[in-house]
Amino acid sequence: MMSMKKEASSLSELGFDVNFGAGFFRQVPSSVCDNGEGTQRQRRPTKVSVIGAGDVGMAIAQTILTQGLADEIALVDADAGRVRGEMLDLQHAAAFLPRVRIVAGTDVLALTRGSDLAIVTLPGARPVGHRGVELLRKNVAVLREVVPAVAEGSPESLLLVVSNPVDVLAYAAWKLSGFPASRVIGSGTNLDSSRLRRLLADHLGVGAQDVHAYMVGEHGGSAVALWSSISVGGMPVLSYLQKTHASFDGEALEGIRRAVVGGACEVIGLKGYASWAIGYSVASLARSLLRDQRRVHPVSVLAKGFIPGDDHQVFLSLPARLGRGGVLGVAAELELTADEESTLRRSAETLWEHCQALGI
Ligand SMILES: NC(=O)c1ccc[n+]([C@@H]2O[C@H](COP(=O)([O-])OP(=O)(O)OC[C@H]3O[C@@H](n4cnc5c(N)ncnc54)[C@H](O)[C@@H]3O)[C@@H](O)[C@H]2O)c1
Repeated sequence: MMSMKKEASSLSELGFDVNFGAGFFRQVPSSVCDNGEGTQRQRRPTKVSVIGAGDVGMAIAQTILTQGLADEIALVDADAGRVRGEMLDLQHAAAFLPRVRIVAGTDVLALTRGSDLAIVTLPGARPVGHRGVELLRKNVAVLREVVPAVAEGSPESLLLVVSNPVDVLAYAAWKLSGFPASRVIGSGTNLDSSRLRRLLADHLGVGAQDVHAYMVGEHGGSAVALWSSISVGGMPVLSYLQKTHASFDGEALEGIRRAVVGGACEVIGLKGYASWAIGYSVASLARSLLRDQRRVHPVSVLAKGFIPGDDHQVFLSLPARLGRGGVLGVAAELELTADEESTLRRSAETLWEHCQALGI
């Protein structure tokens, strides 16, 4: 393999003393902030760590960076060369971006220490066929390498899991971190819901931000659309569509649902991976959490007992209120048809079996 020449990424690496830079401006006493010793009180910087700097991790990092949601971004990846390359590539755009400190490397504990939000974008594989549990255990083995280290260095952090299968891995991250469930979130169906909102928005000729629509349940093929609660401008959408389209029946709704849950596969089939939409989706979660927006997002949360008669402790997506403390509340009542309720119960049972098989 060709060895790569490592260039300096800062003037201190070129041998210039960092302290000399501090004298470039004369200090100005401040009536508000000066504590009498010449130093000024400062807002604590917001730190976001992205663990797994692949296609998804980098799309998330760059969206958070451009939206000015963090003062420091730590990129962690097992591939030291690649993650340094990603760091330099973003650092070189400094003149066009908000001021953000970007660090990168392989040491999870050292790099993520003091995070406000740690985002897990490690590779994962969905359980398929008889190798299902074996694949899940492999995914969890990767989490074991990073989650305890994040919890040690950032005991107050929020933990946001994006890796698939996201519901099982959010559960595993909750167990491995020892964090309260309110501080562990899976990205869940936040992106699926955006796909549904876009389809309806295009059809109704409105902006997708004005379509209130939620996909809930397990992220993937069995996610459920909450049809009866979809609205635009306070108007119910389902009854309008049924009135105006002769063929707007259950089959048509299932066709839309399938288009939504199959959306990611099509993107991956065409370009090899999915990145931009999940980047924006996770940045929207980061904004709600770090800026205490208390917005309602369908995300994977601890959903014990939300289906009547169902006491399984699993993570699956429900509309949840997100703020600086993490999950501040979960929708208490959903309007579900009997079919939707039984789909959710089946998902909860499968997820519970998978979580139990992990032995954590
Ligand atoms: N929840 C969603 O809606 C959604 C959407 C898209 C992708 N995803 C998931 O996001 C994850 C990442 O996808 P991707 O396309 O970026 O994958 P990728 O393979 O491009 O990136 C994964 C990165 O993780 C690094 N890595 C592997 N093991 C590591 C370890 N032990 N420590 C540190 N780094 C390690 C790899 O070097 C790689 O750079 C996958 O699990 C994927 O399924 C989820």
